[in-house]
Amino acid sequence: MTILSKLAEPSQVVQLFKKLDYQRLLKLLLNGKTLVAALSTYLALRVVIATVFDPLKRIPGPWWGRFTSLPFDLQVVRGNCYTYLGSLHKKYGPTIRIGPKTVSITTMSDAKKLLATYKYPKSKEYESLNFMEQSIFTTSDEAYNRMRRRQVGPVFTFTSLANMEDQILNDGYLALDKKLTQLIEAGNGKAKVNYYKYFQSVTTDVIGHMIFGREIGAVPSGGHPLTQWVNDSVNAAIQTAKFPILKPIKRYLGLFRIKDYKKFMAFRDNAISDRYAQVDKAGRENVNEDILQMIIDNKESIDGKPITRLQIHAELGTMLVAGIDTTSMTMTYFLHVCTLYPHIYKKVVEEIDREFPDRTQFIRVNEGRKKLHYFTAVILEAMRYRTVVGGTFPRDSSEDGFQLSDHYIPPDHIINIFLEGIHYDERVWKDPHVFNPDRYLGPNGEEMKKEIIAFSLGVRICVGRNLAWTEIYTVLANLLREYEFEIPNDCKFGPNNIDPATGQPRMFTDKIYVTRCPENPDRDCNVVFRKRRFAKQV
Ligand code: HEM
Repeated sequence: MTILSKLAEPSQVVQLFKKLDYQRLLKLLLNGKTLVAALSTYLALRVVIATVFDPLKRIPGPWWGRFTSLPFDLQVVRGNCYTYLGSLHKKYGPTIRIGPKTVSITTMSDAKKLLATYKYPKSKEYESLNFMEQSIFTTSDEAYNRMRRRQVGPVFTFTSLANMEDQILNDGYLALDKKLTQLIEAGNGKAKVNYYKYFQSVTTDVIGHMIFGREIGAVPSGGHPLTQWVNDSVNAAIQTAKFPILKPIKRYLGLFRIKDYKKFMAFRDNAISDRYAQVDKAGRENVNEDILQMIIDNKESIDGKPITRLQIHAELGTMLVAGIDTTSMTMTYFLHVCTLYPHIYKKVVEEIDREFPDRTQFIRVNEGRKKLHYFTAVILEAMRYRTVVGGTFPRDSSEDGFQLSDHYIPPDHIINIFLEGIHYDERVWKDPHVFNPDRYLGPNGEEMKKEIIAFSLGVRICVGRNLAWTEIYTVLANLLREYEFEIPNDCKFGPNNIDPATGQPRMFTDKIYVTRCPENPDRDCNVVFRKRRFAKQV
């Protein structure tokens, strides 16, 4: 009471502070005993909270999960989150705790419920992937996402893609065919090619042309910096999302090449300016119906205002991120498994030759989907075996909380959907570590296909999945019909390099940020291509 009454007078407060012996106070605070006592009290309190009041206390997981998510975050930043999470789930089960307010799940029925509606939105973590503004992919806002899906969705229907299939064939398979022919001629009948890089170029050219309405030319030139700019921007975003403190210094840590980012911005900016100029000059009706134009037209808006330039940037950046490495990595794993399992490679080629013997006609997506059952099974199994989009898919448990099949998650917690864990769940998949396309061809085949969620599910399912399938069929099926390939002699990974833990050939090592990528692409992703010889040329 006396102190309070003294403090009521401001001049006396000043006096009081003047009288304080700061040196003594500091000494006292820094005194080893005081520090230890404070730390112990803090830890004791955390332990009490974690054991008594913690709503996630019954969920199994590593001990640190009750206090911090740092060990997991560090693995994410190192690109190891899939391997690490896989080992944690193996040890602790299908629902595990990996942070004070975060769990990770591998049960398909739970994932389906979470993904089915907008009730459990994408967590705020997605915002770290914003290209300055939210986009169709990063937004957690239902109205915004619905609007953008309505806007770009029509481009990605199979009907619309059928009208663009010639362009996709030209930018994809035909460009690759031309390049490979040149390389093989220069190499006297064979060419050592980095397939990872060429598939990246193919998908850069296809999506680039669809977005910007003009050719990018990555395949003919043996690459385009756009691919690298996209990768660098995304990897830096993931790293600084986990450790925002790094944001201001990320470029000094080598996480981020600011020059590349500026070039990526300038590339999009020029494309947008060129388009506005083109519309002014030629009139809207004389301009392409490509993705850029659909976004610019933006016939609806949630705030009643025209779309801003930054919003256009955000959508273009997102489309490039979503459309390049996802599909190219799927193709990369397909080709990789063909090199590891020669009997599977042989069967795929036999099916293509049998179903499409007329080599004057290109294999197109609709016919491919109908006729190439084994090929499709190999692609699906590759998607299961190496899930290309990652890390995990964090969803908010909503203000009502979420009932998992084994635990209740209270409101405002994060539920990470671990896609690859779902694809390796032993309750669903027999011998998940065995690469076995036949799973999709037997009596349960159709059911097993539904267990693959490489494109996610529900309201936020991949918008570009039909485009991905179009590229996969037209590029890979035509490629395997015309060319044969084998691994070079110095290749580290082949049919005879067996992993004793699984009894299967070892796959090349990879990293995962937003998408997966080979750890040593220059060393591990080469094959020698040759033109196939046919007894009777058609
Ligand atoms: C094999 C190739 C592909 C795979 C495996 C794949 C996978 C996925 C997955 C798993 C998601 C959900 C991500 C999440 O919820 O965090 C997604 C979303 C998305 N994908 Fe794909 N994708 C592929 C190709 C493409 C292509 C070619 C495009 C074209 C631009 C594309 C555009 C998108 C977009 C815009 C979203 C966000 C949808 C939304 O949030 O409403 N994807 N994709």
